[in-house]
Amino acid sequence: MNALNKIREFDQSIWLDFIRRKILINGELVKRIKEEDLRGVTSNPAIFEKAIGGSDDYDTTIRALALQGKSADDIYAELAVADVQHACDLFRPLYDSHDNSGDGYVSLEVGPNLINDTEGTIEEGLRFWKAVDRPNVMIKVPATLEGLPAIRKLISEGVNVNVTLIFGLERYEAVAEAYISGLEDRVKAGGAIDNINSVASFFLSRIDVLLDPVLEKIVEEGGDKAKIAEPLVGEVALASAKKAYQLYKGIFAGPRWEALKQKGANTQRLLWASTGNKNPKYDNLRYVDGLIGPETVNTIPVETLDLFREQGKVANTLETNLDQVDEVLNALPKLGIDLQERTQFLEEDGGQKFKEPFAKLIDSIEKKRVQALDLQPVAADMQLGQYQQEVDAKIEEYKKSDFITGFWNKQADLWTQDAKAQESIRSYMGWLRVAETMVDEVGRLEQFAQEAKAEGFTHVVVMGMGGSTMAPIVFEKSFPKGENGLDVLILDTTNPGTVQEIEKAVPLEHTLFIVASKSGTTAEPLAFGDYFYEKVKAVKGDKAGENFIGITDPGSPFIETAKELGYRKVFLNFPEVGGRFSALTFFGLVPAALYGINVGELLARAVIMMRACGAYGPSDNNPGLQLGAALGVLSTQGRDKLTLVVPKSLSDLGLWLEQLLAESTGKEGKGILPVAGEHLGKPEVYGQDRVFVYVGYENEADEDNTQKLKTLQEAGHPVITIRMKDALDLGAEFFRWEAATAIAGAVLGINPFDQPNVQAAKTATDKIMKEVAEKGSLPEQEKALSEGGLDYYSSVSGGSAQELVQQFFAQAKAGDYVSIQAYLTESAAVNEETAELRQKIQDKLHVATTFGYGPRFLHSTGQYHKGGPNTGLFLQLTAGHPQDLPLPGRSYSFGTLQDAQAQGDLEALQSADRRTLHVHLGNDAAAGLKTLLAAF
Ligand SMILES: O=C(CO)[C@@H](O)[C@H](O)[C@H](O)[C@H](O)COP(=O)(O)O
Ligand SMILES: O=C[C@H](O)COP(=O)(O)O
Repeated sequence: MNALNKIREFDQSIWLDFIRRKILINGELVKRIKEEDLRGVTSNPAIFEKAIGGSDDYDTTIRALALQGKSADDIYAELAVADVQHACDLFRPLYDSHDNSGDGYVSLEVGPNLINDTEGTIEEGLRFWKAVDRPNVMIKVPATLEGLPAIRKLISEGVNVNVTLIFGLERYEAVAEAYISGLEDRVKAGGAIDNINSVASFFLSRIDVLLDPVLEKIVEEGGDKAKIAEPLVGEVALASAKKAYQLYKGIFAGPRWEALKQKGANTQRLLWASTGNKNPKYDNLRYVDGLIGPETVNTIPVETLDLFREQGKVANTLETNLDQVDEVLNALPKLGIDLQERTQFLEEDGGQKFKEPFAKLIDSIEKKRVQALDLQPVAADMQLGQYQQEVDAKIEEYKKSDFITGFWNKQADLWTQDAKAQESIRSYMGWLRVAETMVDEVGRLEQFAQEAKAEGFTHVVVMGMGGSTMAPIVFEKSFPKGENGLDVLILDTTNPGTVQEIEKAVPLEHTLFIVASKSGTTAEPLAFGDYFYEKVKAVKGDKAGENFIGITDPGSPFIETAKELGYRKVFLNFPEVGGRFSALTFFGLVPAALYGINVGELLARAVIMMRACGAYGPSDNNPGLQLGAALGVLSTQGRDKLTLVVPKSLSDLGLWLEQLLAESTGKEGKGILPVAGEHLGKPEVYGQDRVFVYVGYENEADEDNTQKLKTLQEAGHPVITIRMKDALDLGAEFFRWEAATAIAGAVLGINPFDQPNVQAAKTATDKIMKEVAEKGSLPEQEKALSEGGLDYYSSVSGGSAQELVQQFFAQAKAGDYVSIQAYLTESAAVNEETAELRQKIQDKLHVATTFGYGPRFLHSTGQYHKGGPNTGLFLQLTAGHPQDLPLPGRSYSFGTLQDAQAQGDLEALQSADRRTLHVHLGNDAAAGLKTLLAAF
């Protein structure tokens, strides 16, 4: 037990007189709370100057806020509020505990320029109170004459107040009076007072710093006065504090106070502030050791706190030598020292001591703000050839009609005239500004990641479908693991082979599992969660929940499940942000932070793009409008296959883009088909339905692709090139593509935020699973042919596998596409064989090919397959599950679920009159694929 733990026995609370984002994130504050019994935090403008002005911890946030058009003052307030909120949250368990003894508070001071402004103080106090929005924040108000009515008013409004800059006893009494009157006002108005807390911050070292030289001078001068002065040196502050404590005991007793106490009022405890010693002649712990007593707080700077932990002497000192207290205070007038006058000086000087660093801080923020405003996103190079004119005309039309203002105002008639669809559009446009909201969460996300690492987690498995996992897939593939990051794996398939691979790849005990589901009802993530919970339970028993977190929407039924299972945490996402638009929400950013990516910078880049896209007023070159208008117009002109070309380092970006584009636009027989993963060929292998988009890096030449794209452009194909500075620009790209997709949706006249045809496959699957539950097996399908260990199911027929396959593909005509849907264990061999098949199809038929693992693509391109134009030929591939896995609490296995999903989607495709061929490859998918390739 160290001195900090021991002091609790004396009912004194130690608070920390310091705050900085770093200590909130790196676990230092939590460690101090847990191990050193720290019970609160105080901040002031000088502390924030050191934290914000003296470090680059806040730079990305300053940039993001500057780009949002905020002033330096607003930026300061947002940074301070965010840190205070974060610290409040770290103290929340203490604050919520029954024996919190009035602790668990974090203080935020009103601006120093309001020191003599009653109304301004009230207004800012209420504003900060609302902005922090935590019951355990205290608003700090200076104890000036103008501050007193503000204190009374704020207390009467139910605000917790830390009264600061108290130097004298008379003023202390006035402060206590303001508090009590405030409580009485509140009682009169019928408000509750039991939840209000307040402290009176009495400043110590500054008293001695001012008076010691005066006393020492008298001592030097000699004579009678010197004799009086000598014992007073270094004693005035402690004597004042001890006297104040005696006054406190008197004030918070007697009938007036008792009446309030009956109603649950808390006393306004004295808080010792300015407790860092400034005089090298004194013991550095004098303002801590010397003032220990019940119902008091001491807020201590870091160095003094650390010293006290090691060397502090803990005893009740606050009420010792009380007879000397009056002697010291009464002796001062005899020396011609008017303490009240001196403390008035300290008050004014105290104001100045906060105004100066605050001005310096605002100045340094202002410089960073101005610099930020010059930032621009990377421009897309659009070579649209014959389509340029039409695209320009569309942009012009949108400019004239002020489309962008309507867009940012969620004006749903830009997309459709249907009232119901308009309502849905309005309620799913939260993505527009969600990056701004997430800027405030950065500190908390980083702290969470740090905590996970400190607790010994080494791996993370993100489990979910579609929009809930696409961004984490992209992050994991596009970034190296961060210095403090954990290994991240993603599970988004019911394939038992893949589930097993993931299980083998992670140490269960040290793995954090994330169940990510917006709705909280999607079958797959719930199954993954249950499966791995059982596994972890076998290792950790009742503590299994520690290894699980959830990300879901408020109101989702999963919240209750997570609570019951003791999940470590549930991040609540945003109901007004749809899955495929949620890359920059908790769905993308919790895994990103755990992987060690700089999420603050990612968001700052997103905000640069938002600004360019008109979020804060019109912009000349709007990247979202340019890309969206181009994609929309090109699609209406038959160039509806967006062929994505990326360097290897961005190989999975296509998965995210596929979902965004296909699910948003593929409906009502229209849409843009994203084609990812094809190798670039010569112009002659392509039809006239392509638009090529290259997304790569500025400093990565990628000569082969660049050369091929140039040839394609020369041959008349539209080519768009985006070269990012580095992977953090993905933050900006996510936003550019989201805006562009929504705008392309307006050009096409569809609702980009619904997915009406995804449900068809889900419903068919549910029906099949019902049959499985009743009959114990999947319904039989009618086979067209079996050959070489492969089973073929299709409406086309043939005497042999080769004939049947050829008949199927013979249906392809210009403008069609072939979609290969692999309900298989993801593997290099499957990737290679299917890539070869795609190449052959393209070479032979000159149609676009897409590829997706099932059930992943059901939550992505599946919408386009059934809702987009009827131009697809669907080759469904399934295989046996030699090592199937049972699912806890269910009568079926992972394998059966995956087969039912395949069958359900096939039925949905057939109901939409799509051309389908299902090939069951036997137990060895790679070998089966070779046989199929031969047949092709
Ligand atoms: O007022 C409170 C706590 O309520 C403190 O944060 C207070 O501002 C600080 O203790 C002092 O400003 C520190 O003063 P000093 O050590 O610079 O004299
Ligand atoms: O894209 C979304 C997927 O369909 C998964 O939905 P969910 O996040 O509600 O589980």
